[in-house]
Amino acid sequence: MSESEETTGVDDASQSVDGGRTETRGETDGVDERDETGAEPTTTDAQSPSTLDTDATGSETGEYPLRVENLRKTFGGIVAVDDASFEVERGTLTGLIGPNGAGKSTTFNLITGMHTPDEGRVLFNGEDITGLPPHRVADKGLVRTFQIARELSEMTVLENMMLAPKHQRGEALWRSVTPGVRDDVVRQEEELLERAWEMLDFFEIDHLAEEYAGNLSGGQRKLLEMARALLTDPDMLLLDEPFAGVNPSLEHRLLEHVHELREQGYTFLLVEHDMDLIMQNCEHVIVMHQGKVLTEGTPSDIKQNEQVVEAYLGGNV
Ligand SMILES: Nc1ncnc2c1ncn2[C@@H]1O[C@H](COP(=O)(O)OP(=O)(O)OP(=O)(O)O)[C@@H](O)[C@H]1O
Repeated sequence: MSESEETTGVDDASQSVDGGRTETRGETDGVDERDETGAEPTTTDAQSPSTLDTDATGSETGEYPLRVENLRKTFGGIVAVDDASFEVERGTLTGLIGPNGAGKSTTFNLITGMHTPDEGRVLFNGEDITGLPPHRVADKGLVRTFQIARELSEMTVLENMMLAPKHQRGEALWRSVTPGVRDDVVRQEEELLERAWEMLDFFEIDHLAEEYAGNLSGGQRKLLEMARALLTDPDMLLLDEPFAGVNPSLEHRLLEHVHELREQGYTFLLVEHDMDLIMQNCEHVIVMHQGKVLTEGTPSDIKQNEQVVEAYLGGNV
């Protein structure tokens, strides 16, 4: 994936771990159409009875900040996501797994606004965010990590950090002649710089601050991507294969940071191909297959689920 669009988000925290919500979902059909990168909001009013919550204050939804309801996305004749529904519990590290082509990345893209669903909706902290463009989704505190774009490789690590929350009161105001506003902007920049150093320190890459991002190892880049995402002060992070190409010792460090952040109350949804990693680190696992949510539960539930084994072996489920 690419590009970076992140902003200040909501800071909220409360923990509750443990899953145990195991269920197998059935099939539904929807409209089969194309369309792709539309940025316009597509809000569907249909609500499934079990997830009627939507209190904009989030009071009814604190336990499950993210709810995905009956999402469907087609590309031409290909049904990438087919009536997918699930929830992510606050303060958990939840894994989204499935064989190649199961619809995981498309689901991520639907949640974060990179794609607009044909049907269904996405609720975050009780608010319907379906079809919002990525920067607006990030504004709500739901942030995904982005690979460092090629053009940013020629900037230093610290410069990359300073670019992260770009929707702050800033550019338009720079030209303002109002002294009070200018002071405000300068203060924001100082605070941002301080926080950038804190994050670099947290991820133990502060010694690389002046290094060009392009010179970092794969693992160091992943640390920088995570640090950048956190600089926007999100409520929940979506990680798409954060450990791909990372050597074992950096992977271990990155995982330690993720667990530490989870203990602080951050919520994570993680797509990862390494099954052992998912099973050892996630409290809850959602399995997709052929665009649908096949099942979900604790790692031990999932390990014992024959449908999951069959899906991975390419059998019929
Ligand atoms: N932009 C697109 N245009 C056409 N088809 C697409 C597009 N994006 C995804 N697909 C198709 O949708 C299906 C689901 O793809 P998706 O990438 O979401 O699966 P995935 O579970 O992330 O797979 P992988 O683990 O291999 O990355 C696949 O058949 C894929 O070829």
